[in-house]
Amino acid sequence: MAVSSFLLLALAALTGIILAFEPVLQKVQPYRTDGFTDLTLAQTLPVLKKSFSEISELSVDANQFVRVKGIDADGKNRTAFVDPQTGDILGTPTEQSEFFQWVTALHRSLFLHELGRFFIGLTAFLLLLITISGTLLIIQRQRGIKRFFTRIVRENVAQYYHVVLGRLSLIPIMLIALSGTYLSLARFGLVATEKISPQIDFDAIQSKPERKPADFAVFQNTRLCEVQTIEFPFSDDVEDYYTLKLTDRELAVNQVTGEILSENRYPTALLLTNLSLDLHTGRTSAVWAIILAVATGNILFFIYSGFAITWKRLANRVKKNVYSADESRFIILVGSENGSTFKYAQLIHQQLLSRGEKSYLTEFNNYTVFPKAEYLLAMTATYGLGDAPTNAKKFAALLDQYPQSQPIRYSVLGFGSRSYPDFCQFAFEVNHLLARHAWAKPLIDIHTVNDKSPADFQLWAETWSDQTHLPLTVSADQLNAPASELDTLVVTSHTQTTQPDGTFLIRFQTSQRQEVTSGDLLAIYPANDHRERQYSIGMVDNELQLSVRLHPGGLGSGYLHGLQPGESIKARLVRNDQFHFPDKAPVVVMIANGTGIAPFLGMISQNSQKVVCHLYGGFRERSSFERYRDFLEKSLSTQHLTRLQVAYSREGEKQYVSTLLARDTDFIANVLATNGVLMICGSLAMQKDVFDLLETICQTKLGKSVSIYQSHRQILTDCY
Ligand SMILES: Cc1cc2nc3c(=O)[nH]c(=O)nc-3n(C[C@H](O)[C@H](O)[C@H](O)COP(=O)(O)O)c2cc1C
Repeated sequence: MAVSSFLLLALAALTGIILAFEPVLQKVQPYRTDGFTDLTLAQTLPVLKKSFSEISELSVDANQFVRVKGIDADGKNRTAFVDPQTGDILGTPTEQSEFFQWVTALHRSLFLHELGRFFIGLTAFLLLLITISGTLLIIQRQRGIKRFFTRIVRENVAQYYHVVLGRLSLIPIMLIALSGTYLSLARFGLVATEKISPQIDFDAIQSKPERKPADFAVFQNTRLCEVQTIEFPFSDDVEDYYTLKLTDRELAVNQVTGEILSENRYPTALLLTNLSLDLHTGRTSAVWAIILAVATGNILFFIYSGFAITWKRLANRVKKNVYSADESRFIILVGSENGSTFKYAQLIHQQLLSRGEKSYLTEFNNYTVFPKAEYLLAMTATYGLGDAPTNAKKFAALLDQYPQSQPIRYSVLGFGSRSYPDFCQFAFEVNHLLARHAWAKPLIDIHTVNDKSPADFQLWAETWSDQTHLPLTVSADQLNAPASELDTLVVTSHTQTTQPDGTFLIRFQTSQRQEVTSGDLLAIYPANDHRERQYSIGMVDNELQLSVRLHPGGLGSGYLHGLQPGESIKARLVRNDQFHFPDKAPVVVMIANGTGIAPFLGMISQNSQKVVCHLYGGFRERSSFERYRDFLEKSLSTQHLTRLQVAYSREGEKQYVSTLLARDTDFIANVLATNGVLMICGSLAMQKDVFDLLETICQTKLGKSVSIYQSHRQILTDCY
């Protein structure tokens, strides 16, 4: 609609702004008299005799100027503005200025007569539809009519002001469009505006009792401000009468007796036409005319901002794929409303292609069977109440419809904004939907990108690339992000391990200026090349502590294991806001397996507020837990930790951490119901088990999906 009507709309808006100044300019002319609204015809008509020997017509215009046509005291025909209180002549009306005539003709008919009027009428109607659909979109965006005027999240200038100004000028624009449409309908005779002509019984006309006009009851009861025109009797014959065209009806009045000979109310359609003219032109009020001018100016802005938004939306859409869906090894699915997510997806897609990989990029709604796929990258924004963007709405159904026949390793990356309550909820939903299918194997934990943060995106790209061994260079330049520098860290202690599959703790000294907290990540470059390895950080005694399992031949773990106290390394501190200890939470439940305990050791150590903290830890054997026992028991005694539950998977009852949680389902449900927070760190396999259990708990005990708690930051994960 906007595309098809924008040229005419722009023209109508531009001319409309100019025309709005006409009533304003007219109103400053000195022809309006004080007390006008109280004057009756009985008061006004007699005094007019002073300046006019004969009057044929009196009219009151939209400015409330009284205009009289007749023969003046000098016997000349003239039309003049008069003072209705004194009868004095105030001035002579002038023609509408040529400029305004020209602009009016352009505004009404584009100088194309009826054809032009038709197009202008159509444009007004399209504007009406655009306004209605715009209103519905604002209601949807604001999540309900009640929140119509609540704060708007600022995405970008065009989008923000499109909504802000849209809300403010909604009513005037709606009235402009509605009245413009109505006036066109009236003009083309599509609404019945015909007046009924007076029916007068001339045989019954009385010439007695004779009264003076000032004594006519109808003149005494009619105020001048109700009058549009009065046609005076042509001669003194009793058959000639006054015709009073008032704002809502027409009267014929006996010129001798003052009796009402006929009275016809105007059809509603005609009243609406007059109202539409008042509203559309602002002719009755200078203030309204200025409001119309401002609102019409906003229409011009909406044309610009609407195009800016649409252009951005379309610019990043799917370009033609080089490889087909059938032959590609990498499948990138994009869920996007305004196009920005495509930019990020394209960045990855192009790199894969340039490395000679077969990559296929498409929208979620085009999900189908991908026979050669090994990796699935699902990148999606969230809209509305945590809903899917339009091009991903069919995904849930398609996922069931097209099961894949080979295992595919997937990674979900959510784009969203923490300014919305349901942060990245659709991405969490996608992650759960995928996890239900046996063919779908998680490659890395779900990641989120807040407000298109390059750092968040880089973090995901590095983690993904780490697991696939496919170097991705998501450089600062590509994302307009400042390049990050490497920090120097000095090893302070090292617990070592003798077993090849054992864990060890290593600590580093950080400098004062390095802002780091538990849950952040340390990226190291063991071979001094592009290969990066990331570890979860726990801050213990103001030192940065990592918990590492020594993998035989492991690049990162081998390198860290070989370090000695006093040695320094180059590394990068990566902020991981999504996995920080919550600022405000009545209870925090920490769930970890293996080295996933690392950030929790730091959080417990930093818990000087003594927030209620429960730790559920899963380890292979008792010996793997020994490393942490002293610290955790001490933390229990100082109330930095409230309760500790440990499961061993290869000893005793052979339990997993999910087994411990399954015993405490009421407790977990209660934590979530009372705004507590669950934090999960460790292997993706453990995360999957825990989420299966949490989904059941959330559905059966709380009646909600687990993704809602994830999006509300009540379930935080950092798994690998
Ligand atoms: C009207 C509107 C509603 C949004 N609702 C949410 C939301 O509920 N949760 C969220 O995390 N982000 C929300 N966002 C933020 C977008 O998901 C985020 O800006 C995303 O990066 C946009 O990607 P796109 O340009 O590809 O559509 C919303 C944005 C807009 C404009």
